[in-house]
Amino acid sequence: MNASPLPRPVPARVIDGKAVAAARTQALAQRVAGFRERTGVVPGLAVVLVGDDAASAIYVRRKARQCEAVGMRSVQHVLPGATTQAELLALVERLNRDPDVHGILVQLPLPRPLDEAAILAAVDPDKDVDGFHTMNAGRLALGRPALVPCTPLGCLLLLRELGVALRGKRALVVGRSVIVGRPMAQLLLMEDCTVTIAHRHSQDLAMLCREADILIVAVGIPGLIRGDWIRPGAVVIDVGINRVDDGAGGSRIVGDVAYDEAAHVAGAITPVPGGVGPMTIACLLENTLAAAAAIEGGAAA
Ligand SMILES: Nc1nc2c(c(=O)[nH]1)N[C@@H](CN(C=O)c1ccc(C(=O)N[C@@H](CCC(=O)O)C(=O)O)cc1)CN2
Repeated sequence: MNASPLPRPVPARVIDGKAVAAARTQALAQRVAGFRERTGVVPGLAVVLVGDDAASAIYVRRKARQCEAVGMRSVQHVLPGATTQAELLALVERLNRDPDVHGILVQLPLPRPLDEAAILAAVDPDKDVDGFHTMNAGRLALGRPALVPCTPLGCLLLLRELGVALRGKRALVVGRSVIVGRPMAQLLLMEDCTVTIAHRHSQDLAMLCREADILIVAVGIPGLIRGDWIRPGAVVIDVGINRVDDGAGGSRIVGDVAYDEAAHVAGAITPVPGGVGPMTIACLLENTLAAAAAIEGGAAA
């Protein structure tokens, strides 16, 4: 008698962040047009880049291009790596006072010895479209309306797009950065998830991962999360963007999750590239319209 074949693992649904971001950006262009018509105001985003980090320069150019594509004004300030703290603070103060600027973004990382925290603290919280100012972080922690950091906001929008019910689910956020991990945990808490935050000192990380219905990973360690750490059917959101050797003299970008392994176990998974990354810029543009609406008094809808 022939034994019936074992069921083959069902491949995970691949969450196409590029497509979701493109659709949201298209819809945003219409919202911007409506806002301009109602208020006569063109939302403006100022992006500050210090130094010559190649990846940062690419992201800044993309931000400016997409900003203009949706009908918003974009101003770029590209400063030399030797810019002093006082010079950078003076620029931020000037942008804070500029009535044509509704959103200010200082591209990170800043070159040494600039004091990142002091620069971010100088940005007017109402124009803080990155959501990194203490005021916005505090509002988010209290569950109050805030400008929310773009990458975790993008992750949440991808979860919503999937249609997964979040209430009561066990969510594990691996990484406790101010930019991703902490705000991500706050957002999931607001969705009524049971949230755990793990970090480099966490013991039994594999076991924590196996308990999670929703797994968000943002640690910057290529392939850290293995397939057998993932609960079958879990939703996996990979925030990592790591450039690694491709074995043929070049490089390629991979996430923090061992994708090929995880894709056989997870219920849904974001690829890298093409998952969370594109959502970051889409959310930045949405935050800029929201900031303009709050400052100018018009609805952003
Ligand atoms: N002030 C800020 N600085 C930085 C932020 C931020 O949100 N605010 N995030 C990152 C960089 N970043 C945007 O600034 C960003 C990173 C990656 C992507 C992206 O689309 N990545 C692609 C893959 C990489 C590529 O194609 O080059 C993807 O994942 O598909 C967008 C924005 C640090 N600094």
